[in-house]
Amino acid sequence: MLSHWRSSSTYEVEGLLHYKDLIPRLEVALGKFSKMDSAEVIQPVRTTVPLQKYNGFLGLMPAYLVHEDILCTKLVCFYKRESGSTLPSTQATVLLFDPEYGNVKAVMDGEVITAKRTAAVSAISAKLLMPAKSEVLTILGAGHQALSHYNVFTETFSFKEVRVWSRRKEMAERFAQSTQGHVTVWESVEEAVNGADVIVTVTGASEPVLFGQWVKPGAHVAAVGACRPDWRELDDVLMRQAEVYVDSREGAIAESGDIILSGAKVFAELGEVLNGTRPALREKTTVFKSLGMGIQDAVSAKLVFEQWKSKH
Ligand SMILES: NC(=O)C1=CN([C@@H]2O[C@H](COP(=O)(O)OP(=O)(O)OC[C@H]3O[C@@H](n4cnc5c(N)ncnc54)[C@H](O)[C@@H]3O)[C@@H](O)[C@H]2O)C=CC1
Ligand SMILES: O=C(O)C1=NCCCC1
Repeated sequence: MLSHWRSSSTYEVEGLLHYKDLIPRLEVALGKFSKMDSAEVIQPVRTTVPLQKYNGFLGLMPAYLVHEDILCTKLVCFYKRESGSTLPSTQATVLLFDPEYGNVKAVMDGEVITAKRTAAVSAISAKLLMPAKSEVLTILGAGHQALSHYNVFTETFSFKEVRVWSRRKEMAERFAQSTQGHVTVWESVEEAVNGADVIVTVTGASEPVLFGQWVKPGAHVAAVGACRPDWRELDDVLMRQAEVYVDSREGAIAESGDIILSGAKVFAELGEVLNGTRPALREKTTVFKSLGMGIQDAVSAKLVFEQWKSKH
């Protein structure tokens, strides 16, 4: 279907996947997942193949949504890059199958899907959990996820102020210049998150960058990085003082260093909140720990395929 020439396919997927279509489908899929009914959704925890030599891993992320008949897998390589490296940290390909015959219907670039579906799920977490009157958004990190999060958060909500911090100030400045709206650049995480209502952590860190003592009580943190059992973005204080929400309990307990190493308890999956079986504790400090799920790629791939077919 899509060209294997990466830059061309990235561009093509970008034009076919829109947050307004994606968010409602992700909400339905997350709700179904949390019913834990294998007649509805089958999604094993991601298989990871460590690439220690290169400071990364290969992740295999299959999923089957039974009623929608979407069979999909993503293959993703993620690397921790040195500061100043120009190599990509994430490369991904998504395969969409015909579930009846087993043939591959589409091979798609997975970078845009990964960026957009991850940001869309963080926006769902914020919709459910951020303080009712949220004015200040802080983004920690200035890479691909930072940009997709900026785009969906400013498209979905009306923040009065958007701040960015990155470990290299020039990257934060470049990020601020690349956005449509006004973004202020901050020198330290402590200053950047001071008074923030919503904090998005999208760094490649493996040690904590965000500390609980800096976070305003009642704030919502969407924590997207640190996807290995020994990697951290948030410190123990924040993990223990916050109510912790996840995309998948099973995934979080297997993969999240922030949860495993802090000993924090998971309060709920987002899907449980969407289903009304667990409450959204909006008035408390909340952390949404995102690991990423195959079902999120599957609904995104289906949307891309539908859009592509409608044009060909
Ligand atoms: N939860 C999920 O579903 C997904 C999570 N991710 C995670 O999101 C994070 C960001 O991904 P991308 O934006 O694609 O990466 P990127 O490489 O485009 O950007 C990473 C950003 O983090 C900063 N950074 C790297 N190492 C750091 C450190 N030690 N301390 C502070 N900042 C550091 C970089 O300077 C850059 O601003 C990664 O940790 C990745 O594993 C990525 C895809 C999906
Ligand atoms: O869900 C994903 O896709 C990823 N999660 C963690 C980092 C690599 C990609």
